[in-house]
Amino acid sequence: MLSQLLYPNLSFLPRFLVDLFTGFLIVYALRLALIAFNRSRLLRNATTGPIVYLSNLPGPKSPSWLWGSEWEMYNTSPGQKYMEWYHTFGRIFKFKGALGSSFVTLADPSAIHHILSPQHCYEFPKPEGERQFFYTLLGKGMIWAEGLTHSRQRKILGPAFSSGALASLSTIFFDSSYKVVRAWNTLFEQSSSDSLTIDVQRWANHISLDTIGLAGFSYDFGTLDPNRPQHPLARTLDGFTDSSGTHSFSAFLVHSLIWAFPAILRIPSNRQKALSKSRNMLAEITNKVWAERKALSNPQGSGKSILELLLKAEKPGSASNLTKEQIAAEMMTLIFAGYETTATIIAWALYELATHPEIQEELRRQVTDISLSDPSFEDLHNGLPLLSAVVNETLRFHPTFMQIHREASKDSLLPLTPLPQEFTQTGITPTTGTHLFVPKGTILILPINIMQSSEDVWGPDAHIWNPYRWMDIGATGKEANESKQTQWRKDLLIFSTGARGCIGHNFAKLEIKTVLATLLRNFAFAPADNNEIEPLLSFVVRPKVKGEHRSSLPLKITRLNY
Ligand code: HEM
Repeated sequence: MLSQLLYPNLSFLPRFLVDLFTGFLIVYALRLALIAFNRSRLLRNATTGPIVYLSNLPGPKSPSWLWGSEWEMYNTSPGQKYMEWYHTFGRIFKFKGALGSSFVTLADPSAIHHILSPQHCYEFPKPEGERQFFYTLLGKGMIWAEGLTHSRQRKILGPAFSSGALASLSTIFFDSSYKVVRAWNTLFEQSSSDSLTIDVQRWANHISLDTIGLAGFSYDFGTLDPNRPQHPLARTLDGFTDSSGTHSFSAFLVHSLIWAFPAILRIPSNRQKALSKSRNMLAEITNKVWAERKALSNPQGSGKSILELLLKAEKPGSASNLTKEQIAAEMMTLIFAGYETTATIIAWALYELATHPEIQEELRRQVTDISLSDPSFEDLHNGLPLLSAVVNETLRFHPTFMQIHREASKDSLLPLTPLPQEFTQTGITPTTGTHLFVPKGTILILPINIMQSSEDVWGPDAHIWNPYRWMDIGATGKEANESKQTQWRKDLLIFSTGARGCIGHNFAKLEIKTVLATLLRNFAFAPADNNEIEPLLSFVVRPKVKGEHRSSLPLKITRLNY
C-alpha cells in the first residue's frame, strides 16, 4: 500500500522487491530521525552560548582531489603546515586528506582537555586506521585497546610505573649509560685524536632498546655491547620507522590512505612487509623471554616489575587473567612505545646542549657538583632543576609526535577556551562560539607542535630552545626552583594526558635524565663540522643531516679528564 503511494509507476517490478526497498527506506528514515532527535537534544541541553559548526570552520583549499593536503604535508618539514594554517586560520581549522577524508585540528586547551579527560576519553577513541596499524604491528595491547579492555590492561601494568618501581630501575638506567661511556672510551683509546665524531642517534637507540629490554623483561638485547653484532630487532625497527629510506613512497601511501581505507595495511607492499617483519621478530623475542621467565618458577624481585605483573596476570583465577596472546601484545607494545620515543629525545637533548655550550657547561657543573659519585634517584627525580628544565624544554621544542588522533564516536559538543583579548591581536582569527559541534565520525587532530610552540602560550621566544623558561631565574638565580608562573605549562601534550596518557612518561624522563647526567660527567659535545641538522618525520621526529635520507646525529665528542 505504502509502496504504491510512494512509487505508483513501479508496478512492473516484483512485489517482494518493492517491499524490500520500502523496508530499507523506512529503516533509513527512522535512523535519520533518531540522529536528528539526539542531535537536537544535545544542542538544546547545552548550557552554552553560540555553537560553532564544522561548516563554519576555516581551512586551506585542498590542492588535490586525490591526496588532499597529504602530499604537501609529507613534503614539508614535520608540523610546518599545521603551524602555517594555525597562523592563517586560527586555533580551529579543517583540512582535507586523501580520498576525500577530512580532519578537524583543535589547538584549543578546553577542547583538548575535554577529549582526553577520564570522563570522556573513551567517547573519543583512536580512529580505526590508527588502531588497525597498532593491531597489525603489536596485537591487542594497551595502545590498541579501548573502553573497559583498555582500563583493565592499564590497571594491571600501572604499578610497574609507580615511583617506587622506578627507583628500583635506576641502576639499570645507569648501567646502560655506563656501557656507552665504556664503549666511547674504547673508541678514544683506539684513536689518536682528542675528539671523535660519533652518531649519537644510533647510540641513543641502543641505550633505549637495551634499557627497555632489561628494565621491562630482564632481557638483554646487547646492542650496547660493541662485540655483539647488531640485534636484528634494532635493525628491523630502525628500517621500519626510518621511513625516508627505501620505503618512502609506500610509507606515504599508508600514512595518507589509512584514514579513509584502513585495509591498506593488508595489501602487500614494502611497508606492509616491514610491518610484518617487525611484528614477527617482536613476537619471537617476547615468546622467548616469556618461556625463559616462566621456567624460573619463582623470579626474584619487587613484585612490581612489568614482567612479574604480567606473570601474575596470566595465573588462572587471577582478577586480571590475561591470555598468552594478550601478554605478548603488551610486551611488544611496551618495547615499541618506549624504544624510539625515548631515544630521539636523548639525541635531541644532546644536540641542543652541543649547540648551546654555555648551558651544557652549567648543567655539567650542576650534575658534577652534586657529589663525587652519580646523582641519586631522588636527585634525578626531584632535584637538579636545570637537568629537569633541559629535559622539559627538549620535550617541548622537539615533540616526538606532531599530533594525537581521535575520532568522535558520537555527536559531541566540545567546550572552547574563550580567547583573551591579547590573543586576538596576534593575527589569529578567533573562532567565535563557546562550543564546537562535532558529528559522529569526525576525525580530530590534537596538534602537539602548535600547543607546544605557540607564541600565545609560550611567549615571543617560543621558537627558541630556552630551558630557563622552566625555572625562576629572578632574584634567586638560575639554580632556583621551578617558577610558580610556569606550573600550568607543564601540561605538555607530548605525553598526552589522562587515562590514555603515556604510561611510561616518568620512566622515559628518568632514563633521559640519567643518560644525560652520566654522559655530561664524562664527555663534552659540540656540533660536527659542516653538518646542518634538520627534523625527519618517520614514526617519530628524528634528527638527520640536511641533504641525507636517513636519520643520524653526528656530534663532535671530547673526553673530559676529571
Ligand atoms: C619521550 C618518550 C615518550 C613519549 C614522547 C611518549 C609519548 C606517548 C604518547 C603521546 C602517548 C599517547 C598516544 C595516544 O593516545 O594517541 C603514549 C602512549 C603510550 N606510551 Fe609513551 N611515550 C614515551 C615513552 C614511553 C615509554 C618509555 C614507554 C614504556 C616503557 C611508553 C609506553 C606507552 C604506552 C604503553 C602507551 C599507551 C598508553 C595507553 O593507551 O593507555 N611510552 N606515549
